[in-house]
Amino acid sequence: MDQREEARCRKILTHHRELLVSSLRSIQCILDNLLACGFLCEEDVEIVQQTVTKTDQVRTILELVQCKGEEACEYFLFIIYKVCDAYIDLQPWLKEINFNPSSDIMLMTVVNTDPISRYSAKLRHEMSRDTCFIMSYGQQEETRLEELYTDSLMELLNECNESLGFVESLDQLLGDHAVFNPQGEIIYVMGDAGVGKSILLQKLQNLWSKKELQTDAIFFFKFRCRMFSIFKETEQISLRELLFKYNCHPDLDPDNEVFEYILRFPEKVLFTFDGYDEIQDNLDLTNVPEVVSPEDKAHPLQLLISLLSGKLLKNSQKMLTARKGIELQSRVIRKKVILRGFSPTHLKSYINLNFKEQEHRNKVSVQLDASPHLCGLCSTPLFCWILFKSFSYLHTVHDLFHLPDSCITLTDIFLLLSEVFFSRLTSSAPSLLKKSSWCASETFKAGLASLAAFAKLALQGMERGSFICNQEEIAACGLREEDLPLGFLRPVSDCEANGSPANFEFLHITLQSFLAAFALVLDEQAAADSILKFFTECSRKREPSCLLFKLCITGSSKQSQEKPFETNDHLQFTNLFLCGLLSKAHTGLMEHLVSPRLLKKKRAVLKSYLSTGVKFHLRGLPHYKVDEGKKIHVMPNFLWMLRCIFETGNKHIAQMTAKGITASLIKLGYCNIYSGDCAALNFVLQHRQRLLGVDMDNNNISDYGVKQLRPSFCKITVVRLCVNQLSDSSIEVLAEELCKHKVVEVLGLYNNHITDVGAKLVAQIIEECPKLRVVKIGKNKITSVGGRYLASAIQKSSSIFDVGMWGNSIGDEGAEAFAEALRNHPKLTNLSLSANGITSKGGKLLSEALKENSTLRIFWLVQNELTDDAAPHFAELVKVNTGLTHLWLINNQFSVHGIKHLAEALTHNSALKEICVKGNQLSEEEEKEFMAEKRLLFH
Ligand SMILES: Nc1ncnc2c1ncn2[C@@H]1O[C@H](COP(=O)(O)OP(=O)(O)OP(=O)(O)O)[C@@H](O)[C@H]1O
Repeated sequence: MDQREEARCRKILTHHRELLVSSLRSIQCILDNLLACGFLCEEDVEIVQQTVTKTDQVRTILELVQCKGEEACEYFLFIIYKVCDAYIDLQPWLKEINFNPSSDIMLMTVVNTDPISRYSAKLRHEMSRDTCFIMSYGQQEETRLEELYTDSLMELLNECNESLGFVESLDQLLGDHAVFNPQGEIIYVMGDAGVGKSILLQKLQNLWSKKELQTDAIFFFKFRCRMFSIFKETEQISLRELLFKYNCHPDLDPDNEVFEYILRFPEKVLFTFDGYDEIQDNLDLTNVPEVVSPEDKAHPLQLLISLLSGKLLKNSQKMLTARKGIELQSRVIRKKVILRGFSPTHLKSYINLNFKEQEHRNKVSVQLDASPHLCGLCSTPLFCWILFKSFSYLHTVHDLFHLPDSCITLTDIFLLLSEVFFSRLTSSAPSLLKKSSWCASETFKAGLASLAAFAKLALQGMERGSFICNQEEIAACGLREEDLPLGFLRPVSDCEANGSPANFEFLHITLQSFLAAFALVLDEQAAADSILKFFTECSRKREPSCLLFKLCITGSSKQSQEKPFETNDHLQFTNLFLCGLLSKAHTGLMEHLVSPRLLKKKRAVLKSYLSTGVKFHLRGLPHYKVDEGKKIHVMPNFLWMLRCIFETGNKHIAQMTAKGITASLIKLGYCNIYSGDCAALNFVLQHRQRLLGVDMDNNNISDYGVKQLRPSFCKITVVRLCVNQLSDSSIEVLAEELCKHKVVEVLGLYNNHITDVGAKLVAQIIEECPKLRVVKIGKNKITSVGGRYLASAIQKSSSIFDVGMWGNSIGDEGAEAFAEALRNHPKLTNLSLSANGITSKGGKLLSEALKENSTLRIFWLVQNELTDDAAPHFAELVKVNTGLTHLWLINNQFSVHGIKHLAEALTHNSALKEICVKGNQLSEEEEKEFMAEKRLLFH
């Protein structure tokens, strides 16, 4: 403030009195500060407070400060300037009047007593308290989030689920990066069970609480979707209750300013909704009107849907997590993120965080390095956490420190977890138990009563479709007070479960699935075939039971009927664990817990069901005719079958499955296969006698998965592993195996992380595999060095006819090598060198060489840097080469002059069907010049 302008602030207050009277809120904060700095006295404050309306209160304050002089007026403005969140409406005005506090005023203190800021601070405080620990064993043991949180792979997707790259920092999640629908409000985070969706939200909440998250949100409300299922159908609450009761209440807010602020500035609010898939849509809300007014009361689920669909608090920021397979309408999604678990580097960091002693770190690393299967399982943080925590525990109690056998299954992992829980019952004197005669069955036998009770509770929850249980249900299952701290259950924090501290949930849904399977095995009363109840449920097509969901944000009901198996993962997991518990491998343990006769009977029921189910499933799949013969495209349910078969370890069923695939190509694309599944796939493929093509494109197989498939490559003719996070180490395995067996015909490696090192190995495969016809290695990280290896191998191959190199960076040097390969090649028919940074220099070499080629039909040079300099050479090629049928030159830099050359050349060649030149540098007018030449495509 320019001090020479005497009484400027006073004048401002007079001049803008009307604006201030109508806009000023949070009066108490103004009064508190004016009082604290001595500009007002107690009596002044009382006068203001006795004034009835808010506007009159402002008038009185203005009069008082103006009476007190210029400094008081300036301080009044300074309060508004400093507490900007509370006076957000007046910030543009302050800028407009060019308010700059003087150095004297700047020395004065302003205390933020505004309810909005206070509430924001309270939310931050409570969120910090609630999020600083990560769940751990039992209720006693907790680990600080900061000490264990490890980055994981988070891939950004577009509307069509194509990759937009990986998230580089957590701030990117909330920012504008990779937004494909600016009108959408939901940041949709997907991922498999245990991949870390909840922990990611917890991390974001924790960062926000410490003001370390880049966002302008001043309020953050977190919800777990499972809580919405515990309300009675008749329960009605208001939006205010939903926000404040299930997070925290604002203090000292007599005028309801906080809620008003939220309604006025929803963009300042950030919501996280965790586990959308956990909502059990068994409430019939179809006839209830949609909520749109924030004052209305409604069922909490309706409020949730209204929030998500933008009918309430439009423009608020929302992050929603769900297991994969839940389809939301694109119009509500702003951006999509898929969690892919730990990469090898992340896994290393996680090992270091978990094991403090170097000796232990080394031991674990060595054992993991020796078992790609274990690494595959450990790419899912939940499984990794269980394994690591179990080792640590077993080590302290039993002096054992080694990872379980290399062919460990998921059932083994959850048995291990349970064993650790139950060993608490017997390990009151751990030092005495530090012995090598450690026996799992003894531990389970000792804990059988509790196990049966937990299992019953878990099963009842599954049957009800509920992930939360109350004290009565717990007691009814026979659980005692002393069982609760074992670790299977944890209390649902007060605010989440309807204010009642009596509610509990299982440590993780997958643990509940495991225990439910245990209940099915332990049950001596029910008929043996009742173990199949969830198999039956999973194979039934789901009816759209909550239309409100479908209408508002979920994908169409037709879609959900077509994909009936995708939203009941928890039941599929129960089936999987059932297979594991009834497997031969676990007979020893289970016979201690169930009568051997009953166990045998149940095993027979399961075996018969799986054998028939697999046959039925495979027979029912539609077959298509493709170049490679007959093809089948399996449904995602097939993956669950593979997983179940692997858990049973039953070779007979594996053989039958392998034999039942009558097609020569099986398509497992987009099936959500992750590296941990590859052992299951390998288990079945190993039992196949005949050769088979396997299309595994667009999954999450990674290097660990490829390593597990190693024994199967001797039979695989079509190896399609596009978009699967493979690095050069996968290509090492492929080169070894494919060159050894020489049966490969198609190799698809598009969109992975292959560098020149991998390209050299692919070149070796091309040279050494005489049946290899197709190689797709586009969108990797191959430069001219790798390009030269590949070109030289292609030159030597007499079988290869289709090569895709799109989206690398081989440049002109690579183009030169490909030119050599093309010259007189005996077979090559289709070649793509699009998006490779090739200039006219490379273009000239390629077109020259192609004049001497008679096999190439389709040539792709889209999105390079070809200019008119290359045009005469391509024109010459067009005149001479009569084999070429399609030339793709889209998105280069040809002008009308270059195109003229091509058009003229076309008149000499009747064999060429089209040259596509869309996206070059011609105006619409110029394009019209070539209308007569129909084979020159501009659109
Ligand atoms: N980024 C991470 N860093 C460290 N540990 C993690 C991470 N992500 C997950 N975990 C571990 O895995 C466990 C399970 O993770 P989380 O509950 O977040 O999975 P989820 O994807 O929400 O599973 P679900 O869909 O089954 O609910 C966590 O309790 C934690 O121990």
